[in-house]
Amino acid sequence: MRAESGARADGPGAAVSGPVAVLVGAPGAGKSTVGMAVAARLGVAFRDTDADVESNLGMSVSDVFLEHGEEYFRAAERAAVLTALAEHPGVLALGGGAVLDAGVRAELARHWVVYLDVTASDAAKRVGLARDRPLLVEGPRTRLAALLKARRPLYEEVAAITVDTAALGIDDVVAAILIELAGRAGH
Ligand SMILES: Nc1ncnc2c1ncn2[C@@H]1O[C@H](COP(=O)(O)OP(=O)(O)O)[C@@H](O)[C@H]1O
Ligand SMILES: O=C(O)C1=C[C@@H](OP(=O)(O)O)[C@@H](O)[C@H](O)C1
Ligand SMILES: [Mg+2]
Repeated sequence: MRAESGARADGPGAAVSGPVAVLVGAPGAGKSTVGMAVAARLGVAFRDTDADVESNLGMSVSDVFLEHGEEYFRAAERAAVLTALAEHPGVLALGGGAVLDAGVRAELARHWVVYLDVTASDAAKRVGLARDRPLLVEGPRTRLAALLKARRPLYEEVAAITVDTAALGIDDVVAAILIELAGRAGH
């Protein structure tokens, strides 16, 4: 695990309201699974912006890509992320591509962002056939390698805390995040 200062020197916790922690990282990094577990351990609510987009549009993420295309999905995702950052007090998991939006990245500078780092190879194993991840159906390994190359600088830009998930199981990742979140109270 590696903890590092994020986009702001005074600590993202300067945001007076909003999520306890916001999870970013590539598909398969564990944002949804780990986020839910961290929220349960902290006794706070969990929210996932993919689920918000699905309920806002009344269809699965996969179907949004199929019926309307990626650009439409990104606009819906951006709106869902900005809403959740403003109003959700618990743990928030973003979709892996949310950081592609400069406005989202700027807003994330005010929050406690946890970046779950993952290799393309581990991510490919975790997402399997990726039927519910439309960007990956062409071939998860190739696609994940390309996504990670393009996005790693963006995840690092917004992160206050980075957890390398390579050698960690889900419980270990949850424990690492809880230690970092507890440590921030002293800053
Ligand atoms: N650290 C980990 N080690 C092994 N498997 C993991 C780990 N984190 C998540 N997983 C598994 O990987 C899959 C994808 O996790 P998910 O939370 O959906 O990722 P994301 O939301 O980042 O795309 C799930 O089956 C989950 O149980
Ligand atoms: O990385 C991406 O561009 C995407 C990641 C997915 O979420 P997860 O990262 O939770 O899999 C989902 O938002 C959509 O399929 C697009
Ligand atoms: Mg997810």
